Amino acid sequence: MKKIAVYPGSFDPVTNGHLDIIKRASKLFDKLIVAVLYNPNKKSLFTFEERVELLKEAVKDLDNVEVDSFSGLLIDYCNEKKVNAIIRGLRAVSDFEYELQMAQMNRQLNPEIETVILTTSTKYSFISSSLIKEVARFKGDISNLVPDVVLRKLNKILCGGD
Ligand SMILES: O=C(O)c1ccc2[nH]nc(Br)c2c1
Repeated sequence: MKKIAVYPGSFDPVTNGHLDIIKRASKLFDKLIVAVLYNPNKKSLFTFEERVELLKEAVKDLDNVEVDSFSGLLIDYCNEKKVNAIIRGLRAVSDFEYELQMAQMNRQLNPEIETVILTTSTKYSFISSSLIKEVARFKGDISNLVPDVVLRKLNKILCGGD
């Protein structure tokens, strides 16, 4: 029986921290679905379509990883895709309380689906999508913190560069 996990998020944009979790999870499961949350009410720098395309490019060399999207309750998406686990990343202790609350609620909604929390490499523990965007807005060097495809897109959006 193939074991399938889903790694949900807004990925606005995908960072090297996200990719660290994706690579770790892809070694633990037969298939990993990276699921982009579609939430038109949430203001984002990258469009939903851009976020999906950036992820597809970032994970293209990972054979058992696919990119999808969902809206509404994550657990409903999990039931529909028949996944066995939800993957979440932990960068620092500050992530723990929220992730624990979400894990307990998802267990309440479907006890058959486990939440698997993976810790990021310490070199990514300070990275968040919002901080990346903030630093990039002021032309700070984030080249080691995001996939090349994201760096190029950020330059294009923020500096009008090619
Ligand atoms: O980029 C973010 O906002 C964000 C949030 C929460 C997160 N947990 N693990 C990772 Br990697 C991570 C990234």
